Amino acid sequence: MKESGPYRIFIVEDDPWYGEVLKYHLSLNPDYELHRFVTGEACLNQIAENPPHLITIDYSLPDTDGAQLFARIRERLPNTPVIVISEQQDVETAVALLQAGVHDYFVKDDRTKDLLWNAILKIREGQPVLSEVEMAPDPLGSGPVGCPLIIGNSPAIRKVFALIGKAARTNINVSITGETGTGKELVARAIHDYSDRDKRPFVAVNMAAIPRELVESELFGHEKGAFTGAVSRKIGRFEEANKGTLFLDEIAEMDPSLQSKLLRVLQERELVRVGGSERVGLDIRLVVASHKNLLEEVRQGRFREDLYYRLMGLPIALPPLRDRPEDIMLLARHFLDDFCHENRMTPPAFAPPATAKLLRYGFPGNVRELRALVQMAAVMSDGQIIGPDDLLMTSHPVSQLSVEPEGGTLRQYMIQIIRSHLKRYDNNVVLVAAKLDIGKSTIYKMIQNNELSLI
Ligand SMILES: Nc1ncnc2c1ncn2[C@@H]1O[C@H](COP(=O)(O)OP(=O)(O)OP(=O)(O)O)[C@@H](O)[C@H]1O
Repeated sequence: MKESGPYRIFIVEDDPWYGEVLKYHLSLNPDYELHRFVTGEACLNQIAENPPHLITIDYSLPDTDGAQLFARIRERLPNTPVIVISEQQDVETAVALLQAGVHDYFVKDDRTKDLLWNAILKIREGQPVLSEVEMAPDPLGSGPVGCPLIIGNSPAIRKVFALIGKAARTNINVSITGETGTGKELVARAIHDYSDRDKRPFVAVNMAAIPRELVESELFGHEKGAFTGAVSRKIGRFEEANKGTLFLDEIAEMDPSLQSKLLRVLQERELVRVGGSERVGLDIRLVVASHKNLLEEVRQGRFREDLYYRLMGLPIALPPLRDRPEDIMLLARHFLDDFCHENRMTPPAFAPPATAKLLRYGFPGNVRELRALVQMAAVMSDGQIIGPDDLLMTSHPVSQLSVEPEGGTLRQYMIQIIRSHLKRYDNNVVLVAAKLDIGKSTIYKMIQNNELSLI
């Protein structure tokens, strides 16, 4: 739905003279409908009733500051452009605001009203879908009851939303790739919840978490007496998920012999429980996930190619959080509000240096790590403001790894890189070796030679 009425602009400015100057100047465009507010609260009160197309805010207001007001506006209007106008040039604040998603940051001087005029024209040129984005029924914002909300507004996550919608409308298998904590299970659940299988079970299995000797019976079930300890019949996860969705996480960890069995089950759409002979018909949608590149696993001979093509279906790649910085503060505020609500606390605001610290961080644990950091910060803070010291990061900001030549040998650089990865990935040697495309034994040898130690 596209709006054809006036272009509504909210000006939040407590200085009456400057506010009127801006209002008068912008009113020279007859398309604009202007509303001025002297406090952040007054602006917020009007947002729901009369949503604006654009908001300009003065950084210093009697009841709040630009960063806090912007955060509260974003919660209500995730896409509306906001321009901050400040008395002073403060580079750190400006960078933090821009990274948090503010459209522009102007310092008050003689040119401001013209800069603003041009900025609004540019925004309007590139904003044909504003009302469609905000007013179209958002399948992920107001989904089925109990459906987890996927928060994000970056282009990358919007692509993921579109793919979830496409997957949900059909029965296609889906393969999700992404680093740990990027939301692979959340996406799998969303596909299930938006599909017409939503009244049937969603069953999630992590292949890496089941002891090798139990995997087959866990997946396919067993009959009484099938092996020592099989004292009664057990229904496997495939059967549990019948008519619904089965999510197989860490699929790359699946044993080659089990890969063959899985392929057979998928081809024949039926299974036989371990130790049994009865054929059980299957109607499931399979969603698989891996933090490894499955195609690379195929190339290395660790994953069956024919199974790979069966499972691939619709591939969805979830980008790491550091590659979608627009989502960081949206998620941070969401987790903060959730945590504070659960614990009956008033949510503190993020101070600009804390925002900057979050935006500079590499998030090896992605969204899961962000949530833990924010919850810890809520507890650590003074209850009003979350400062940078309340954010206790466990690894370095991405920019701290220096591989600039400073006289070290190639081997020393290599050790530095491996050390930083071990720290980032919690000493998971297998994962680090896979990430850096080197053998595990290279790392183990370095540890043996005391060139490297686990931290
Ligand atoms: N976009 C998002 N919006 C809201 N919450 C999210 C988002 N992405 C991830 N989360 C939350 O982060 C946590 C980790 O997500 P999830 O378990 O889906 O990740 P994963 O990629 O499957 O992780 P792993 O590979 O370690 O199993 C969950 O609590 C999930 O709800």
